[in-house]
Amino acid sequence: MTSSIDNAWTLAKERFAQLGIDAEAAIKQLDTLPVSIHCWQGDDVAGFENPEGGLTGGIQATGNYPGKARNAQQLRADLELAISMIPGPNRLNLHAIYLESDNPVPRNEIEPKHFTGWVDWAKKNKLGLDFNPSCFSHPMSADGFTLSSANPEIRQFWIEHCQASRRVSASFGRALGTPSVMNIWVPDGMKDVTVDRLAPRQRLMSALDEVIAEKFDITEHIDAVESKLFGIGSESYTVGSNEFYLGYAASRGTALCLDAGHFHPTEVISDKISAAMLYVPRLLLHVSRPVRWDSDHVVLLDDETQAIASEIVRHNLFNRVHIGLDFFDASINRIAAWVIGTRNMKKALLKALLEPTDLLKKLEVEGDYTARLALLEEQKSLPWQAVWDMFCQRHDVPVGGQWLDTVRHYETSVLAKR
Ligand SMILES: C[C@H](O)[C@H](O)[C@@H](O)C(=O)CO
Ligand SMILES: [Mn+2]
Repeated sequence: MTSSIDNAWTLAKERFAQLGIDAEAAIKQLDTLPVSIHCWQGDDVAGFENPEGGLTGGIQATGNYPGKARNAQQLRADLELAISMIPGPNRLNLHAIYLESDNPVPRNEIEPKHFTGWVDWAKKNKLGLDFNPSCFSHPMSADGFTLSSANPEIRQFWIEHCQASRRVSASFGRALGTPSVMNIWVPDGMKDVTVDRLAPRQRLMSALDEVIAEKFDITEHIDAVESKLFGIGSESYTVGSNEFYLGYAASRGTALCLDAGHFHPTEVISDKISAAMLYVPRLLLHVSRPVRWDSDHVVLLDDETQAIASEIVRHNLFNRVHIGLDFFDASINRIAAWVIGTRNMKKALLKALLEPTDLLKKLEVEGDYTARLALLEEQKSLPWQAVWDMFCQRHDVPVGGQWLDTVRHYETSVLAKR
């Protein structure tokens, strides 16, 4: 007996075919696009190094929803549940503070052995791993500077942490057969009027050069650098600004990380993709949702998420853009946050894959902007959701909002007892 999902899929396929779009091919393509799910949504960026310590570095998770993960077992269990409700390929993005060790490990001495629990789990769950040095929430970052610090001891400590992190990252790539993208973000900046804006940038540049000096094969490890406009406590000046890192990535051949919350509120990263791609080999995206500031709200299926996905698809950037998520909302169920945000990213990619891009580009070149706008608007109400449901069904994950019942059950049976 055919279900309503099968029936809707058949009709949707026909409808898209009338526009010259192969819905089956769109699903196949979506199956090649992993989204890197960030571990830190699960515990408000606390990590296991010093979970009771405060979150510093000018970022903040607000809210106090019960049941956050307090150890690696809990975080992995929560992630497994989330992933069971997200169709298609995924990766996991880890921060260094999520290491596992019976004894305290100084950040500049982290090793692959501190992450074997994650690698084994990733293998079991068929996930690639990505990585991040954690240059915040630490006494050595207390004065607001890390790699750009004027204090050579502090600078050296963070250089060593980032170097050690690259070895961990490369070990992930070797173990899992897929390169780990390692993103360097440092919170360095000043609260108030800054007199010498150059010297910290010079120090950051040479510190990064020391960090990336050791060579790793691109099949194991990819370096990325993440810019930011401002943070809490660094409102006037961030050392690692967009111009700084665009120049750094272009001149050193690293990936450039564009975080949707790291620009002026009216700036969008979707418009930066095609510009930056001309100069850097790869991009890492931190898809997020800034609400008035870099608030890291859960990703919606909104215009900007759609525009980001459309840029990747329209320009065939599948092999040069790594899609990661970066939000942390502690005011709602954390597992639901992962599921909502990741499904939305994938829905946006699917919608982009179902677009008659060639036709739209032709209309644009011909100057028929009326037809371009008409078609762009009409396609918003094409039955993409029936294609999404089929994608979910094939991956044996809930279609529609039924997944929330599973989260609610887990909330009472597991999270409430933590
Ligand atoms: C925890 C993350 O690495 C962090 O959010 C960073 O990527 C960032 O965006 C800081 O604002
Ligand atoms: Mn980010």
